[in-house]
Amino acid sequence: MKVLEAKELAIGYRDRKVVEGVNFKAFKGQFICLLGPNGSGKSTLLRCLAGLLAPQKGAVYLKGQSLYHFLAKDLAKHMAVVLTERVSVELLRVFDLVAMGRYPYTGIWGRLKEEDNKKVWEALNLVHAQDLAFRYFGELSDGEKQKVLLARALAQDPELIILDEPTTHLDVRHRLEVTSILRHLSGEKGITIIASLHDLDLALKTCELAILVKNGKILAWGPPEEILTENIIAELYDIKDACFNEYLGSLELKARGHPEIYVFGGGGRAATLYRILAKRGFGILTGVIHENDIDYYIARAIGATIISERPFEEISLEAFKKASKLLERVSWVVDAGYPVGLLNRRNLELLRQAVARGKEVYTLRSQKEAFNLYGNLAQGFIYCSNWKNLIDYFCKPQERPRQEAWAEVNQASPCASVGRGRVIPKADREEAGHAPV
Ligand SMILES: Nc1ncnc2c1ncn2[C@@H]1O[C@H](COP(=O)(O)OP(=O)(O)OP(=O)(O)O)[C@@H](O)[C@H]1O
Repeated sequence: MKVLEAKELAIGYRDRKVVEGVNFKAFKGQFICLLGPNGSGKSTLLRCLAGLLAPQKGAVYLKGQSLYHFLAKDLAKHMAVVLTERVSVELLRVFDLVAMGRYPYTGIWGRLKEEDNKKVWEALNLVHAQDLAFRYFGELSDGEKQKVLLARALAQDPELIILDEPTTHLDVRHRLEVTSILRHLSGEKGITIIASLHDLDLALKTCELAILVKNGKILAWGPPEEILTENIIAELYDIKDACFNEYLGSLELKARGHPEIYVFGGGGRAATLYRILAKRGFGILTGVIHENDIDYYIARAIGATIISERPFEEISLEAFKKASKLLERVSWVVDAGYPVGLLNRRNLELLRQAVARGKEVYTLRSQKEAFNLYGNLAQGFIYCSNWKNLIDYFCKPQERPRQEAWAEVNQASPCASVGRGRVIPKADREEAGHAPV
């Protein structure tokens, strides 16, 4: 069932146009979000859809009737609006504030009947705010206030709720709580929700339809899974230093810094490391990873240079050669401790090449595992117990163990039973709070 429709809408203030060419339909129980940069016109559009701002052109229809034919009280029975403007009801108790949502149903004195009281409690229950009922609104946190304003909207018993940035200023818990309440209202209660959001991740996870507003126009609209692509997000927000990964729903900083580090990843072992290296300004080269691997998605999102292989295929000679060439560019190589199987065994050979070419190899594997995989070659590795350890050595080269120190350590090392391995000197490790290798 069609609840709201915007036809050829042009909106703005006085003779200034903010957005034009707006056409869309909202159906029963749909959760629609407006996304766009600051100042693109999301709030203006919401105000117009709520009947608070007359359009410069076109019209808005509520259940097939022009919005402007509704009396305010009748409109409030169909539609509730939660805007970001500060609500000056600080001295009101929560119950009384939510009860104000019943005004379309009460008489001129606003006296609440049994049914109204029931609806107010129901609304408070729906947003999990019963325990706030007798607190003053002004005393509440932003997250609690948002829930109470939502309860007031629900008390109107509307078919449609329009919200301006309902999750802004909320911490992670409240953001998730408010979002899951909204999803429940649309999914279970069949209430249509139209909200402006700044959170792409939430838009992907909660909305059925996204409308992207940019430069006075609708840049795109459709299911977020289809339209929120890397390119469209870069265009929408003019992003150059980060990438949106549509599969993971996350924005990642691009890893195009210096010096460059080659990371052997796979099986999700390198995902955290990629992000941390990118955050610290290193350039990342990585491979050979399979194109269905979580590491591949993260590496792509951060704009790393990747040598990849098709899913479930053995690393081809072609990919091997490309990776081998790429390895020439770096001085530092990291073995992220990826699982080795039949399909990616060629990575072992690549790492051998790196050692032969005199690259410094850092590994997150245990010495035992490294010796099992690489044999005597593992003598030349630098063992790091975790990624923090590793990053410390990249960011503070003066703390890196020197060649001579490694030789000394190897002779008197607690790892002497293994008999070899360029381990981080024990004294250094303890000083830096590192776990024993
Ligand atoms: N009352 C007003 N009178 C005149 N211009 C206004 C008014 N309110 C907003 N604008 C202008 O309209 C444009 C769109 O503003 P709007 O608040 O709709 O954007 P927005 O996408 O909601 O931004 P944000 O994400 O920052 O909240 C801006 O250029 C803004 O300066």
